[in-house]
Amino acid sequence: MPDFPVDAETIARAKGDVRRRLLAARRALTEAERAGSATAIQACVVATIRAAAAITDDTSSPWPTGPRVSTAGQTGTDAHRAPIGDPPHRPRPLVVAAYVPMPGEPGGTDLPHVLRAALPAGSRLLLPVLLPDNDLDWAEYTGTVRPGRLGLREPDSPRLGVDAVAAADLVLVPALAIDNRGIRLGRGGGSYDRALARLDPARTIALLHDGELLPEVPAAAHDRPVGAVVTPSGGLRPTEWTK
Ligand SMILES: Nc1nc2c(c(=O)[nH]1)N(C=O)[C@@H](CNc1ccc(C(=O)N[C@@H](CCC(=O)O)C(=O)O)cc1)CN2
Ligand SMILES: Nc1ncnc2c1ncn2[C@@H]1O[C@H](COP(=O)(O)OP(=O)(O)OP(=O)(O)O)[C@@H](O)[C@H]1O
Repeated sequence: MPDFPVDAETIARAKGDVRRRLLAARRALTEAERAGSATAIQACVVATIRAAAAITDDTSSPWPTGPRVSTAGQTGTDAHRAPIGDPPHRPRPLVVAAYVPMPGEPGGTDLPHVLRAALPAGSRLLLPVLLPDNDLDWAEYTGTVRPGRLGLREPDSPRLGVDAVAAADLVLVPALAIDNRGIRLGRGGGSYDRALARLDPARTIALLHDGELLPEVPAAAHDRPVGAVVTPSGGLRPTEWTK
């Protein structure tokens, strides 16, 4: 952000200009470029989910072992009764919030399907439902989506409320661009401005095509940073905010 005051109207106009440029660049992507971007982003997101699910601590471990017994110093016939090593790895269930990419958006239109297949048993995948005031409600993805407003596809399962997203371990966020501070440029409805205000920024990851991570985007007072970005060529990278 410039270090002098800029009025809201000037910022909104500057956002509009950058938005138009980025949307035009997305429209110009070929089918092959879109598919290549989606494949790389999905691979990175799936790896990120697997890593998050593998992180357990003693209190949250679902493994029913009881106190660990040290084998050190054991002698004689009891030695073979010692624990047989670490329990097999069991990934922890996660709550992940994502979105249904529209054609040309990063992540590919089958992103929810791919995420659902990658999540450990017992996990939940939440998707946004656009409310009349452009705030976001959330509902669980159970395998189907139906057409919504503005060309969106949305889950048809019961609504969970605008605060349901706060329970998510990871939140994948759509964006037209992100800057080095993590400031996000969206489609202009203010939907994710409101959702991000309910979230721990460290759990938010924006998905971008190459070229959409910019040095700076116009920022207003209500803009909240995301914690990381995924791009096809750069993989997962934290934004400056989390470093
Ligand atoms: N995939 C996806 N879902 C999302 C968002 C998003 O950016 N991407 N949103 C992010 O906040 C919210 C929806 N906000 C939106 C705001 C504007 C347009 C829009 O202008 N769409 C068309 C016009 C379609 C029509 O009018 O029929 C366009 O791109 O031209 C779409 C979604 C919630 N869900
Ligand atoms: N917390 C909020 N409550 C209500 N309106 C908001 C809130 N935050 C932002 N807005 C309004 O939403 C409008 C669009 O904001 P902005 O241009 O930052 O959207 P965006 O982040 O690009 O859009 P989106 O999040 O839908 O992708 C602005 O007029 C802004 O005042």
